[in-house]
Amino acid sequence: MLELRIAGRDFGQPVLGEIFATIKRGDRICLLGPSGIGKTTLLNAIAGLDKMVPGDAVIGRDKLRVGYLFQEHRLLPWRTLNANLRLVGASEGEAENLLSQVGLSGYGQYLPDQLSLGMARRAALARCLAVKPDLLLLDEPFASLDPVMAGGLKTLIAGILDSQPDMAMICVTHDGADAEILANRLWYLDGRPARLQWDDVVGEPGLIDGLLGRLRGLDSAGS
Ligand SMILES: Nc1ncnc2c1ncn2[C@@H]1O[C@H](COP(=O)(O)OP(=O)(O)OP(=O)(O)O)[C@@H](O)[C@H]1O
Repeated sequence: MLELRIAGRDFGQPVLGEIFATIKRGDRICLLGPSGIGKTTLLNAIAGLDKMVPGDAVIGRDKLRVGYLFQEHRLLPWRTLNANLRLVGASEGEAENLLSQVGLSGYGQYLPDQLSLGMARRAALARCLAVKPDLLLLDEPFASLDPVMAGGLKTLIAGILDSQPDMAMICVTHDGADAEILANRLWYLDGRPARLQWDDVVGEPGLIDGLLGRLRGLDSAGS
């Protein structure tokens, strides 16, 4: 469905090196890597938000609908949640259903700033789903949430993925354990410039433990 042939990206100094990968329908990828290595830069390139990465570096994107959950909610603060969803094409009924799907039934008339961080992130997720995405990009969706909120959002996202088996997902996270719940594939980005050091399928018994063990080894080597 999508083929990455990214030649690289630098901001005065090299950040991303060559990134080659194929993303298929139903792929649920957790993207891990050290802080500041280029994970958001890679998501932006895949989403087509980085004009310095040529369009032909991401083959197939023009045929896909992409939903992108940024680190900040990026909802329009002067519009209600319903209006934010309507702006991306949801009907009145769809907006209500989407809010209910993310646990925000009855909050349609609220403004984004009247919500907690966790609620605003759920509202932003509803906006991603409103575009009926073929590819869902999640940039650290659980960051800054308390463990209960984070756990609830993880269960919610896992349920959405289960109900939409054809949708692909790439989720940036710092917590390898998220992959156990969400992923069937792991990417590990590292190096200067950064490349995909691993692109492993999750699913065989014990494989995820092995990958997480390797991660822990890398963490302690770096500390
Ligand atoms: N617009 C920009 N201008 C200059 N440098 C940038 C820009 N965007 C990113 N960078 C640099 O590129 C590098 C990678 O940033 P990026 O945000 O992609 O990392 P990350 O892996 O997502 O980090 P984190 O895990 O901390 O969120 C960093 O050194 C950052 O300073």
